[in-house]
Amino acid sequence: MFAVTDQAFVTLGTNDVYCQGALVLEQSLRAHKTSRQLAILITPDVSSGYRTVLHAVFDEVVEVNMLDSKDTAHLALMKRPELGVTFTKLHCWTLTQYRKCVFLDADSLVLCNIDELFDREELSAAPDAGWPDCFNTGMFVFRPSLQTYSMLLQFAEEHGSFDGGDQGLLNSYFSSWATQDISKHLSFLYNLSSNATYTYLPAFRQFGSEAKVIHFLGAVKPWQYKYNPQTGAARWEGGEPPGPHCMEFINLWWQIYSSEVVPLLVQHKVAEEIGIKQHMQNLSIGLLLLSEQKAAPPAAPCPKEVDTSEAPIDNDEQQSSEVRAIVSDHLLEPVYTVFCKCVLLFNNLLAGLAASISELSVEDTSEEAYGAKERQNWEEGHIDYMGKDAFENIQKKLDRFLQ
Ligand SMILES: O=c1ccn([C@@H]2O[C@H](COP(=O)(O)OP(=O)(O)O[C@H]3O[C@H](CO)[C@@H](O)[C@H](O)[C@H]3O)[C@@H](O)[C@H]2O)c(=O)[nH]1
Ligand SMILES: [Mn+2]
Repeated sequence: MFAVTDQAFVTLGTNDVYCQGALVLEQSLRAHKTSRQLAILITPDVSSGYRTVLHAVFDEVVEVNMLDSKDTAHLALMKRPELGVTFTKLHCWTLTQYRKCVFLDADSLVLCNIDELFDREELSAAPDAGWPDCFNTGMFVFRPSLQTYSMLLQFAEEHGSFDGGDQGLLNSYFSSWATQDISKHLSFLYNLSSNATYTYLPAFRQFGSEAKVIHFLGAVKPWQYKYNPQTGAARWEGGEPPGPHCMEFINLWWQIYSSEVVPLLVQHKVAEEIGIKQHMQNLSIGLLLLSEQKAAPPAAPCPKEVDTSEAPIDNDEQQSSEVRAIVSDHLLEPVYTVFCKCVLLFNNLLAGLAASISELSVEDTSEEAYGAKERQNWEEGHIDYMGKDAFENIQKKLDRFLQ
C-alpha cells in the first residue's frame, strides 16, 4: 500500500487511561488499512511503560506540555472539571512535519477506512449533537501551522473558551464553520456520538449502519465498564447507571481492547499498571488455564503447579537467570527462592492474562506503589528487599491481584 508520509491522523493522551483509548483507536485505524501516518501527542504524565507501547504502534509519539484552560466556571457549567486539559489539543497545530492532519479524540474508534477525510480543508468537522451549529472537536481536519497555533493561544488568552474546553475555543475561532462552506460541514457519520440511539432512535435505525467513526463523548467512557471476554459483553457496575451509550459500540470497543490492546500491554509488560483484574475461583484454576494456553503467543511459559520446594526455577531461561542473579547476589537462597518463585508466578500470571481472564476492567493505578518508577528500579536491579519489595509486600500484591 502506498504510504502518505506528510499526512497524519493525530490523537491525544495526557495520561495512561486515555492512552488506552488511543491504543484502541490506533488499532481500529490500522485494521481499516489507513495509508496515513498515526501520531499521538502525550504529556509528561504518561508512564514510561505506556510510552514504550505507544512508540511500538504509532508512527510518531510527540511529547508536549500540558495546556490547561483552568476555566473552572465554564467547565462547571458542563459538569466536566477535568476538561481544561483538552487545551493541550491545540498543540496539534505545531505538527508542521505534516501538511494536513485529521484529529481524533482518544475516546473514538473508526469502523471503516476514512482516509477520504484528507480531501477536505481546514477546518472541516461534524456537527455537535448537543448544539448542531457548533462542530464537535472529537474529529476535525486541520493544517498544522505555527502561525495558527500562536493565534489560537492568543485568542484563548483574550477570549477564553465559552465551555472551558477546546471545543468552545475552536468554535469561536473557526466561527464561520456553521454558515460559510458546506464542504467543511462533515457528515455526523464521521463523529457519531455513541448515545445517538437514545437522542434520535429512528434516525439511528435509518442511518446508523453507515457510521464511520464512533465517539464515546460524555463523562462516562467505555473503559469505565466491566467486560466479560467469554460473552463479549460489557456491563455497568456499581451505582447509578451512566448516561446512555449504545452497548453495541461499548462491546466493540472492549472486543478491540481485549483482543488487540491487552496482548500489546502484556508483551510490553505494562499490564499490571492498568490494574487488569482477574476473578478466578482460586489459584490452581488460574494456573490450569494458563498452562492450557501455554503454546499460544504472546503468553509467556507458565508454571504447571505452585511448588514452593527448592527445585530449580527453569520455566523461563531469561527470567530464571535474572532470578538466580538476585539470589546469588544476596546469598539468602531459601528465602529468596520462594520470593523469586512468587515474582515469577506474578509475571507469568500477567503474561497469561490475554487469554485467561474472565473479566477485564481498566483502572488508573499509576499512583500505586508498583508504579513506573518502581518498575524501572526493579529492572535496573535496585530492589528494596527489606522495604517495599519485601516478600510480604509481594505476597500482598499477589493476593490483591488474585482477588
Ligand atoms: O484527562 C484527559 C482528558 C482528555 N484528554 C484528551 O482530550 C480528548 C477530549 O476529552 P473527552 O473526555 O473525550 O471529551 P468529550 O467527552 O468528547 O467532550 C467534548 O468536549 C471536549 C472539551 O471541549 C472536547 O475536547 C471533545 O472533543 C468534545 O467531544 C480525549 O478524547 C483525549 O484525547 C486526555 O488526554 N486526558
Ligand atoms: Mn471525546
